[in-house]
Amino acid sequence: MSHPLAEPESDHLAPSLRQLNGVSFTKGHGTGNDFVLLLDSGGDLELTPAHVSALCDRHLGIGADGLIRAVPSSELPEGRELLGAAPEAVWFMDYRNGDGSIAEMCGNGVRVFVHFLAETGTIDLPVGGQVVIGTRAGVRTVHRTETGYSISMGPWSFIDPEMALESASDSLVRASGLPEPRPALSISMGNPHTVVALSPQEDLDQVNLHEKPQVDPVPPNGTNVEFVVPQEPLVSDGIGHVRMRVHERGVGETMSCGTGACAAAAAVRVWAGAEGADSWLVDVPGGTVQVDFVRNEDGAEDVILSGPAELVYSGTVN
Ligand SMILES: N[C@@H](CCC[C@H](N)C(=O)O)C(=O)O
Repeated sequence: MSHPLAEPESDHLAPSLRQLNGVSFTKGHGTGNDFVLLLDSGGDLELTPAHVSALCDRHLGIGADGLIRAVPSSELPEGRELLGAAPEAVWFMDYRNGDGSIAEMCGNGVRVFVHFLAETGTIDLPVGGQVVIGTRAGVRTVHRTETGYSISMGPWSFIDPEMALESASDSLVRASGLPEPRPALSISMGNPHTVVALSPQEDLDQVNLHEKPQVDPVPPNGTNVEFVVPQEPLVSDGIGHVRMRVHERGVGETMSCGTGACAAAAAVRVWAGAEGADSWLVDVPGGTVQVDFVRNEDGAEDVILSGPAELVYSGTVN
């Protein structure tokens, strides 16, 4: 008779993961925001939310903040919609949060996705080159640099422009560890963000992000919540500098959020008024990303996000 611990009687993850038996994956991260990457050249993988959360489970699966399926744009409706105007967007980033929900955009994910395509030889992308990819928030152009990748993220916008322009805040955020509710500003980077500023004297680590911050009113599609502390001086040699922690929609606290860093820099720039710079360094628990603002021909401000991307290991689901 075998020992009861050697052969577990129940394996509650088996039904969902068994369908992915034999699927190859790579694990990667951008400033600690980590992803399971799957290459689906034929568009054959049918991923349910249960598959995604099982793979992203840190105790029972591979473990990651989110999952990225690299799939030809021609293989999914959202991708086909983009191809008419941008036939060069051959590859599509199908991004899912760790809880299985779908998000429109992931800034760190774009860098890691493109690095994965380049390092697996799926695309040819030397340092200095650029590639156009499809995402649910539209087409994005990504440049490979000596140290990582720079993404043209498109323009940022206020989620509630009327409130934002009237009072530079549109909501209140309550978080465990913060003595009172704080005013906040909600910004879209394709996906929603709500940014809360703490004063330079406050300790960013006092905020307990094991609990989900409460936003009132919450933007229509939910939100990611960023807490920022201005560095002193806020702007030096034309470069702004903040520290940020984030609680992501569909994930929880992560070590970094690229779109969150863009939203945080945009909000601090609004609050800083004339003091605001066009280039920002955003320190997150997993490193630093750079955010630049460039005025486009429509008068809106495009955001460029730059940072590193790493692939850590590859394996097979079995
Ligand atoms: N970590 C990402 C954002 C991922 C999506 C987010 N959780 C959402 O639901 O909008 C980034 O680097 O931008």
